[in-house]
Amino acid sequence: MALLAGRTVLLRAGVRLGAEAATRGGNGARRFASHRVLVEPDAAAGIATIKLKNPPVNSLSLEFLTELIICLEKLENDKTFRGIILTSDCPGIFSAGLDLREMCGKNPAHYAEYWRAVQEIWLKLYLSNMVLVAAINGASPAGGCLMALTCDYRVLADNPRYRIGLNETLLGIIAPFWFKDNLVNTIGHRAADRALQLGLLFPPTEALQVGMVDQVVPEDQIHSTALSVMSQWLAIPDHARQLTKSMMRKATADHLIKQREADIQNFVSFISKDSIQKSLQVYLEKLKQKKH
Ligand SMILES: CC/C=C\CC/C=C/CC(=O)SCCNC(=O)CCNC(=O)[C@H](O)C(C)(C)COP(=O)(O)OP(=O)(O)OC[C@H]1O[C@@H](n2cnc3c(N)ncnc32)[C@H](O)[C@@H]1OP(=O)(O)O
Repeated sequence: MALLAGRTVLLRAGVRLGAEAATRGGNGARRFASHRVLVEPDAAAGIATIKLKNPPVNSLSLEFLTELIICLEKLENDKTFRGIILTSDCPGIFSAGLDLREMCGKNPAHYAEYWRAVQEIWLKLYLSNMVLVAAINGASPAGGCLMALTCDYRVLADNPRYRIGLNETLLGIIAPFWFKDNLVNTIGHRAADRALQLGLLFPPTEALQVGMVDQVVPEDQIHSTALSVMSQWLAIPDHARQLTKSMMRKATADHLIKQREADIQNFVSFISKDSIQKSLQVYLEKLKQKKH
């Protein structure tokens, strides 16, 4: 995949991205943004804040994932940056998780392409050499929770509506083994067993208790807290922290890397089942009707 600044690029995945915009931020650093991924760089501090902007709920569509993957590749290859703060530009929502419309009524080739992108974003985030701090400023179910779980530290805004968890079973679907591995590594086996089977979405106090997040802070302090956590982590020499991170995470990532194709095939055959399609459609319909 190649990114040509200021031009429209056609990606291997067949997704056409719009021109990349570049402006100067307040500190003179170059601010760049794709349609849905805003990047606010602080070059002096070596930190980039990524703001997810795919309204209304930051659902992870194929195009959105592709933009995010490109953005992460760019930052990873830019020696200016040592840390990323991952947050949302959509009020009250961190991310609604995978875009259900990508998993409903499409063909097997589409499901395979979509799932490869989901795997890719997880691997990119989970194995990033940079320090990743999630500033979770909204609801964070399923794939939204997974993105937060890839980070090195999670700060959640204190609002009872901002629930976080892997709720796949509530949709009649199953969290893949690598979602499970990431959760087990974060909250331990017993808590993950219960959370996954029941599809628990934890409000802030419970999320903190179970270890799903590291800190809960008033909403107006979320960014300043993320910045202060970041400066603690960046005080550690990069090579020592990176090798330690790799030591802690490699086996979990390799578990997926070694069976990526089988995992894609498994997803495609599971999601293509009539019964699963029906469950997802009913769930989407319920979401839509909630307002009326
Ligand atoms: C073998 C492995 C097999 C399978 C593994 C597959 C793994 C999947 C992991 C996932 O991530 S599945 C996605 C799970 N996500 C959810 O369950 C979240 C569903 N959404 C919500 O609970 C709520 O929308 C919210 C709490 C995030 C936000 O609530 P609110 O602010 O009240 O917004 P609305 O509910 O009114 O939603 C606005 C709009 O957005 C649509 N929408 C919401 N979530 C999704 C989504 N994940 N994908 C696509 N679209 C979504 C919703 O239908 C509304 O659409 P309208 O057209 O009615 O405006």
